[in-house]
Amino acid sequence: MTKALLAPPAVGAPDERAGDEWRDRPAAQQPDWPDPSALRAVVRQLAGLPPLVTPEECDTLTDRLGQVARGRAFLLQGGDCAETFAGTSAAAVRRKLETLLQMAVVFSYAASMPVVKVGRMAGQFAKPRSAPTETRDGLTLPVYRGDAVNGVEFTPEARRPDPGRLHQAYQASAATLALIRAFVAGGYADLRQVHAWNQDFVARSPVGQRYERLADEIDRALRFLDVCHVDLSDLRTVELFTSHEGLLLDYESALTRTDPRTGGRYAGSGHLLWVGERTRALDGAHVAYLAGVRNPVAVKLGPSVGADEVLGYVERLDPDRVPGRLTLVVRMGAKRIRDRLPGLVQAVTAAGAEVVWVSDPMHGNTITAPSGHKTRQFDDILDEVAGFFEVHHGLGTHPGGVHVELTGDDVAECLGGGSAVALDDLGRRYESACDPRLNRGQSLDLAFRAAELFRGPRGTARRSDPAGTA
Ligand SMILES: O=C[C@H](O)[C@H](O)COP(=O)(O)O
Ligand SMILES: C=C(OP(=O)(O)O)C(=O)O
Ligand SMILES: [Mn+2]
Repeated sequence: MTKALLAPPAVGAPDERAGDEWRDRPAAQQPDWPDPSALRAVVRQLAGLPPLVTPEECDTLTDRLGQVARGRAFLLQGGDCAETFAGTSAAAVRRKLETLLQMAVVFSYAASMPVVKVGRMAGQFAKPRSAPTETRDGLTLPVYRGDAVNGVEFTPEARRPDPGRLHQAYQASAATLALIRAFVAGGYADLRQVHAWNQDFVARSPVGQRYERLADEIDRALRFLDVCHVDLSDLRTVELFTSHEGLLLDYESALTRTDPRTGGRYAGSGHLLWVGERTRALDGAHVAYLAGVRNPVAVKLGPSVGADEVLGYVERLDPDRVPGRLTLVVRMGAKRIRDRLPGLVQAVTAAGAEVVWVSDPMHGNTITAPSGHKTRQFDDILDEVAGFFEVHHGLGTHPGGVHVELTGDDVAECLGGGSAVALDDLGRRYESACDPRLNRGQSLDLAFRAAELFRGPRGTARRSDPAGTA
């Protein structure tokens, strides 16, 4: 993990005056807190606590993403749709990390590029929803908005928004981040170890034969380095950054701090924050909040977005054209990606912005199973990634990465994949508090299949270099 992340977070001074422009704008998807004075008390408490990440770490991530924007690195962003307080166990965090690291090795080898690893972790506790309420058997209650707001159980008590949960979200984020820092710094992420896990996956997978070639190539590369006595000790630690949707603006602004080095303001709740499909109004509060912090930021782009609107995000969030400051996360759906994406990429390229383009192949491909479970077909997910790569390869731009909802556990939430999760399996292990995640096997299936697609039929990585400097 990150040498950067190893530094203990500096305690920046809370700054309650600056950066409040968002307060004058409409903020979508905010909870209806029943007791505003309780909310104010929690916000005051949070404002006095240390930030979870440092400005230096956030700047490091911007640099890394700058490499992605310039076609020299690949971004892997993944984790739960909704983290839960109960899921903050050492074992669950470790399995998620293992999965991300295993995927990263595959992408890194296939793309011949460093992989920037960003977890949807240590802060992904709030959810935007399609409807404000949910009705079951004639009873209507507020919808679940993430553990930072209310409980997932369908009772009036659990569903009542409780600002005390914001403090719990801070604590759960701090605990998760401490686990991440410990795991990645402790030699646990040794490249040879991660590769051994991948070999184990290939050996056990019903479709493992398909992945043997790539796994064998990685094996040979590692053996070669070994016989050449290349010192692999530098590969015992990795960098891993955190990210979440910057949804609850009272929480985010309570943890925003001024960097004593530069006077710049940084979100202290995670390294990268994004605005979602439901909160990306250009003149809304969420975009205004992101515009006021120096962290790397991202915007989710759904099928209704137009090129002018995307240029609006570029102007508003990356006026200084800093490579890596802005990531555009495309989630169009497999059926639409090939039609919708080219015009957006061309417009942004023409505007001279060096953004990171990332495919979220999950959110445009959600369907409802006959059992009522939200689910996604593995083949649709892979097809959206394939379309994303095709569009970029066709335009000579860099398909910068993938953003996926996943878990390290053997859940049955998405359909298909190598071990073929079927509709009947959804009742067996559906544990997500919100959207369906790829399980560990499906995540690795996606990594191997997408990596093959990335490097194309000739088996060699296609490197685009929009900056023309490689
Ligand atoms: O990622 C989350 C979901 O897509 C989002 O919360 C909307 O879910 P919903 O349609 O079930 O409300
Ligand atoms: C809600 C999410 O995505 P989107 O805003 O793209 O729908 C999410 O990432 O969980
Ligand atoms: Mn989701």
